[in-house]
Amino acid sequence: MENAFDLPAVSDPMSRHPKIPGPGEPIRLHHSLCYGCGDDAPIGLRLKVIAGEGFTVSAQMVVEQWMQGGPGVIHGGVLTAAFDEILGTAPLTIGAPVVTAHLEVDFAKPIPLGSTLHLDAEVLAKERRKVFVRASAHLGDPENPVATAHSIFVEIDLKKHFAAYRDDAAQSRP
Ligand SMILES: CCCCC/C=C\C/C=C\C/C=C\C/C=C\CCCC(=O)SCCNC(=O)CCNC(=O)[C@H](O)C(C)(C)COP(=O)(O)OP(=O)(O)OC[C@H]1O[C@@H](n2cnc3c(N)ncnc32)[C@H](O)[C@@H]1OP(=O)(O)O
Repeated sequence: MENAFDLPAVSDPMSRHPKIPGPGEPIRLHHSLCYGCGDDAPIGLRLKVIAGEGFTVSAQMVVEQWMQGGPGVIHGGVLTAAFDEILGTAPLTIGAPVVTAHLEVDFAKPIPLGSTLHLDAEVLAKERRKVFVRASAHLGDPENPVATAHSIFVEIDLKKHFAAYRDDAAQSRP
């Protein structure tokens, strides 16, 4: 298993998928019970990911009290989950359904409760099934990121990958 974000020198050709919504339009949920984006998830971030230009997407998230780690600031795992969601959605701009294989997060500054976190992600390259995606988070000033993330997602056959688990999707609902 590889474990580093190592951008390929040359990317496979990438083009914007014709069915991806236009810039400013929301990207459809991939699963209504998803912790990251699902409207029906009992607990979750409920991120609404918006398509941008090219291979970019964005989202905003208000940091609520239940997302707390250290007193008064976001939990690192919650921020990582938000990154995972937006990073994992970006490959849809090139038509690639993916799962997370590798995710690195750099936490630059504390993120206070009550802040509005602006998340931006961009597909940088594709190599065979691997999709290389970068993201950053800021609190209103894009030149002043509070965290960044680099990730490798791997393209999957959706039906095959989840075939063994799909029937359990709603079983753990309270
Ligand atoms: C559970 C949430 C599911 C969400 C996704 C649902 C639907 C997706 C549809 C649309 C997406 C839309 C929105 C998505 C939004 C959020 C996304 C959240 C995503 C998650 O939260 S998802 C949960 C966590 N995630 C997993 O549950 C994955 C567990 N894992 C595996 O299922 C396998 O491990 C897999 C499939 C990754 C690979 O397995 P495999 O057998 O198919 O392929 P193989 O091993 O041959 O790797 C092929 C090439 O990837 C390279 N490679 C592999 N692993 C690497 C690593 N760690 N680092 C660097 N490179 C790596 C190899 O080196 C080779 O590279 P090369 O071509 O160079 O040889």
